[in-house]
Amino acid sequence: MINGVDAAALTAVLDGRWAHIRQTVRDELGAEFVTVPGESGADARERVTRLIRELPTDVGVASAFPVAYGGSADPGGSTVAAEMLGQVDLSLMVKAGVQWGLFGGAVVALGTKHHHDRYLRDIISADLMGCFAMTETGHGSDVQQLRTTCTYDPSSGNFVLHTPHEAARKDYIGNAAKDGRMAVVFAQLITGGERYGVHAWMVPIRDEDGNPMPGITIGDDGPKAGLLGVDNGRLSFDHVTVPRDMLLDRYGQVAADGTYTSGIANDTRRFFTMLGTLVRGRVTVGAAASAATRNALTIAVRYGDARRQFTRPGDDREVVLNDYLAHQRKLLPALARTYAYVFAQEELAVTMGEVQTSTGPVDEHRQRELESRAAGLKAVQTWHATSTIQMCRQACGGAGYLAENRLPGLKADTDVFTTFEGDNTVLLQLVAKGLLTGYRDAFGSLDGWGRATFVAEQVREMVLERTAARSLIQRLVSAVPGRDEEVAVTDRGWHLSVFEDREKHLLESVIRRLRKGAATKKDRPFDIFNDVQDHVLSTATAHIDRITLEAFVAGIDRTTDPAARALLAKLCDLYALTTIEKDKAWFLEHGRLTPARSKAITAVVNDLLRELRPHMRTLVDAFAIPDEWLNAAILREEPARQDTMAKEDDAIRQS
Ligand SMILES: Cc1cc2nc3c(=O)[nH]c(=O)nc-3n(C[C@H](O)[C@H](O)[C@H](O)COP(=O)(O)OP(=O)(O)OC[C@H]3O[C@@H](n4cnc5c(N)ncnc54)[C@H](O)[C@@H]3O)c2cc1C
Repeated sequence: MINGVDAAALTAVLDGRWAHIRQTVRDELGAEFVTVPGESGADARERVTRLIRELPTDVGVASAFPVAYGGSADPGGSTVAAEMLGQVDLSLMVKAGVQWGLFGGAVVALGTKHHHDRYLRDIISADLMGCFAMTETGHGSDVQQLRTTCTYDPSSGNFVLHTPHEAARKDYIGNAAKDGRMAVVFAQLITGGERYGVHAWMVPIRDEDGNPMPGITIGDDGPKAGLLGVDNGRLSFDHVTVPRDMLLDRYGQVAADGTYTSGIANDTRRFFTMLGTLVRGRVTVGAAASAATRNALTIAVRYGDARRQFTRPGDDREVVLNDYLAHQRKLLPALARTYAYVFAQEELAVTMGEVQTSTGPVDEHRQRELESRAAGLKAVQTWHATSTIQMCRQACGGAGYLAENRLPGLKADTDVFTTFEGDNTVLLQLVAKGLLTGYRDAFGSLDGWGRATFVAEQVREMVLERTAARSLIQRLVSAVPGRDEEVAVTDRGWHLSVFEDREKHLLESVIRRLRKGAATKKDRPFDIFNDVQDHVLSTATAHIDRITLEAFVAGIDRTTDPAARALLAKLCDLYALTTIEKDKAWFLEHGRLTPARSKAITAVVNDLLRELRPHMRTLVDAFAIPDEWLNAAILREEPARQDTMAKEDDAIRQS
């Protein structure tokens, strides 16, 4: 039995390294910044455009910019600030993400000093609103195949930007429909009759009066499922003149005579290096999805503590929803996973900060590991948001369906998080490719799956790449005694070794299948990979589950308050065991669990739910979301309603 857990002690652990930013956002963003349920699209756009300029600078959303231009060069902190904004209003968070993360981030990462000098201050102040125009109607996931062209003409010294057909128009672009005056436009660079792959240009799209610039057609994507405050639109270019110095030329330069130069000779490698520098958007989207999940869970848990249905025989009062095992089964495993992601996300933000502020030579291994984790954690956190917010909606019954109770809005706004900043399925393939290639060398090239000559030991090495708490984890794993049946199902070392073993086994068997495919389909690398795609996705998920568990274990290790530590340990048990339970079929099929042990896990999960029941409220209070941000009518009204009914029942009984 765990007693005396102080929510504030948990908050301190959850807030982590950037506690000061989280607290500043809580202190400074009041009700005027919070989502207005049920507002019209036009009102939402007007409100969000106004608020983006009123955001206090010290809340840190734009803090990733270089110090010389008024930023604080804190990439990790800026993702945390954006995550916090996601708890206030998701449209505001996405609009900020487009302006400072995508548009501003691209200028910083892909541009050079003269672009920075000319534009960064106005971007930070939001005097210059801009777009990140990469996606086209015809190409979203496979952006290397973009069809927009930007062709250099040495006689004029300008580029000519052109949309060759409708499938090449830029689509879904944030800030395009109403506010953007400039766009970072991605297109195929052509000079001297040669193509050099996708590059980016700064392109003015509206004049001072808000009218489209000559040759540019701007459209509105129209009503969307959610994110009503964001003006997503379309851009087409009809032979638009773009001065040579508007090419964001950090990775590829075009001289006045049209000569192309780049420090990275291979077009594909150059493009993926450019994309790699833009990883912050993905890190932010995963974080904001989890922030919205925490809002939904807080609403559902608090409602479940107040709402009563059905009486126990012999009792006068009805039972609160959270006392039902079925309700605990809905809420507590989701809560445990949400906690796990807080720790994994913090590790990711720390790594990103270190990689992006490092002044030494580029550490390619760390950069790839960062991209892989960002992709994987974005995918699992956004899927978790979609399923958990829907579950919370149902856990609040009919009340969960009313806009005034916020859950429909959270659901609609986070839905697209599974798609933008990289479709989740495509992202998980990226994670698996990172694991499989063992950094490419073993395979020859990313496309050359058929030529795989893999040595089994490499798998182990890759599975065990560094994490924050590697030595602690190794110690726990090596302390697991003998046969599984002799180890308690709550043994942390056992959890860690089971997660690690599943990942390793999946990876080895994918490799075996790839090699088998290579033997029969020698010249069809696409088919070789496509035939194991399901297996590849399971491997990526197992990898992310494992690093998430390890981050949770490291988080507990950092917790000094004994009661908070004990509660987190129980929650971590629940995360580990419900993850195993969800994939029971795999563990049983592969002889990793006996039927008896599998049943024992279900029984222990139910025991854990009972143990954690008294702490549900503390666990959500620890998220420290101000009531005015939650802004859910049921949280104000339901406790009062229950009081009234209880008094009425008492009066009837006494009369
Ligand atoms: C609200 C909103 C805002 C956006 N904002 C911007 C913005 O500001 N700037 C910008 O440039 N873009 C933006 N986008 C675009 C977004 O990034 C793309 O929608 C996204 O990358 C997916 O591309 P797509 O829509 O073409 O889907 P597709 O790539 O066509 O995917 C459709 C389906 O096919 C599946 N699929 C695709 N490839 C594979 C594969 N190899 N294997 C298996 N399955 C596959 C996917 O999993 C998905 O289920 C925005 C989109 C939306 C909806």
